[in-house]
Amino acid sequence: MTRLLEVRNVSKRFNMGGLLSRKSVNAVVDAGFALNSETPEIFTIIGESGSGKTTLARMILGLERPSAGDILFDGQSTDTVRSRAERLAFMRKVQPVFQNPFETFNPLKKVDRYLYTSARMLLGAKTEAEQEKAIDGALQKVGLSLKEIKGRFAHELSGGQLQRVAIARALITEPSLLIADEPVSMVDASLRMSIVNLLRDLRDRLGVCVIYITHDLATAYYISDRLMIMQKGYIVEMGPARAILDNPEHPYSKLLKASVLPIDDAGHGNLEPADRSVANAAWSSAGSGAMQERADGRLVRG
Ligand SMILES: Nc1ncnc2c1ncn2[C@@H]1O[C@H](COP(=O)(O)OP(=O)(O)OP(=O)(O)O)[C@@H](O)[C@H]1O
Repeated sequence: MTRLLEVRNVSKRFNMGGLLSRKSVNAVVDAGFALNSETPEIFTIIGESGSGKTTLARMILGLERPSAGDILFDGQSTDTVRSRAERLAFMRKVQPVFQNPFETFNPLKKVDRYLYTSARMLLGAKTEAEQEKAIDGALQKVGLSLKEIKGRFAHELSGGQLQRVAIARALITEPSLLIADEPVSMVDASLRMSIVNLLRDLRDRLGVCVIYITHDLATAYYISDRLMIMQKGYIVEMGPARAILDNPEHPYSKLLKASVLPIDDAGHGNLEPADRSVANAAWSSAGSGAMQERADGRLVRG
């Protein structure tokens, strides 16, 4: 099996403050998982605010360096991606989709400019015709066309359309891995499922692997193949998504599930946690024991 991504014992510690008031935060502690090229999947990272999801994503994207451990993409350590050419080659294969499409796009800039820039800089498309072909192809994959969005500003598009444009921008280089950090949290509830379904479509039609980062168990249940639950920087449970969400084992996973609406609500637009206080109570029970393997393939922290 060929590894697309391998995260090996990765930790990130942020040091803050001056010499006299030095503080540090262990944002990610000894994280490990792998994605294979042959089986494109939606690998979901879930956890409460501050559990380390974004820091882990930023390390995979090469935006943050691990304090320990190694991240390999296509067998090559991302730490060795140094020159501009190497960085561009890496960015062609690994693309981010961020949370807030209204922040991704400058309100004073036409949204198509972002697409032209990606086609020119990342894909290396030289002529306008080449760029437009790549852009229109990417927009078609998300159910839009260049004709529809050309010359328009962010405020002239809905949140859902704008997030589709953001995903199209990420698709221009035909990446093998998309890292979508809370891609639906700023989108209207009524449009969320269409974005979530789009991610699933990209996996099925284009064979793109997706790392889907969310707080939301309902959409996670709906689209994930595998799931990783993080608490205070630690992975506490990881494995087949439905098995974990149907029958969580780690105390934090159980409490997280208990704090949200029934899983039957997935796909009905009502995705807000019912009671965050239950999950918040589990913050105090972060475990640092070893991961133990279960018969169904899941790993649970002891
Ligand atoms: N640049 C930074 N400097 C200092 N601390 C940071 C930095 N980035 C993140 N942290 C801290 O690391 C921890 C993990 O943060 P992170 O943003 O990765 O969590 P998260 O699970 O993505 O949260 P959210 O769901 O709110 O985005 C938090 O305690 C956060 O305050």
